Amino acid sequence: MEISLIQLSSPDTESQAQRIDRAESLIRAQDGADLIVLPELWSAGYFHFDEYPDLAEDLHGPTVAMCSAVARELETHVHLGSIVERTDSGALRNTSLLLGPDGAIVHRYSKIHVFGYQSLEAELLTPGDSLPVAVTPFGTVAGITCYDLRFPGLWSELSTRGAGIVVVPAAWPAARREHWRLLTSARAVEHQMFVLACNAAGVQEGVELGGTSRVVDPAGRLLAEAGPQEEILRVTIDPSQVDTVRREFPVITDRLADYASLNH
Ligand SMILES: O=C(O)CCC(=O)C(=O)O
Repeated sequence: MEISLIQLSSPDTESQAQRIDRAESLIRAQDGADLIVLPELWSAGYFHFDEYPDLAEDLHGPTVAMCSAVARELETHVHLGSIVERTDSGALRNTSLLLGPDGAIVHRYSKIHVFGYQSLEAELLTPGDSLPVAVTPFGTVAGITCYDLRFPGLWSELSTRGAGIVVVPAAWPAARREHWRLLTSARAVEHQMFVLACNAAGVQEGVELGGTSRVVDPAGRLLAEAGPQEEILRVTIDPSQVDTVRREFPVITDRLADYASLNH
């Protein structure tokens, strides 16, 4: 299968409407890809905290509507990264969505580990409380978001729930780029999964984003890595490799269900 990661920037001078138009052209240009992935909160801009209340949208808002229409037009899957979602109760969440070729939502996940280090996300957004996986034509897929990369227990649970491809939209700063490289590779090796990690690029509110989007296979091989600027990675992957690698080297089946119950 062909995948495209669109490592987008969200400059302070660009409006949300302008950015949605620009992203639409970039997504359309990926015609022929089976899965197109965008970064975390690209449409609002992750570091534009003051604008979250104004730019929040429901599941019919402008970002979702555009991505859903293009998924339908290209008859492909689009993982739209994430949006600032305004839920029915009025709470704001960092919600990622995978849209299918009919434009409908096939996976919805709200970021569980909202980020509070040099970030107002943890103050402004309500954490999610569910961890779904979705069955797709290319296997069982999950999406988790940015800071979630740091929590191996979350990933163990995803592999227990059958995920073989994990999409990671992010707005990961350049200051911790080496953690990003290390963790995206480590999670792929530990859980024998494809990790499709699509980061933001550029500068927002003075913070330099890391770019360096990465595709790592279930054997831990780096299939592609972007540079620091806006860039599109187009990569071919073979989803059947998940089962092959897990059969050949059965680390997941050797994992104990509960380490906390071991004697001290
Ligand atoms: O964990 C990190 O270093 C970055 C996390 C982050 O930027 C985020 O979750 O948005």
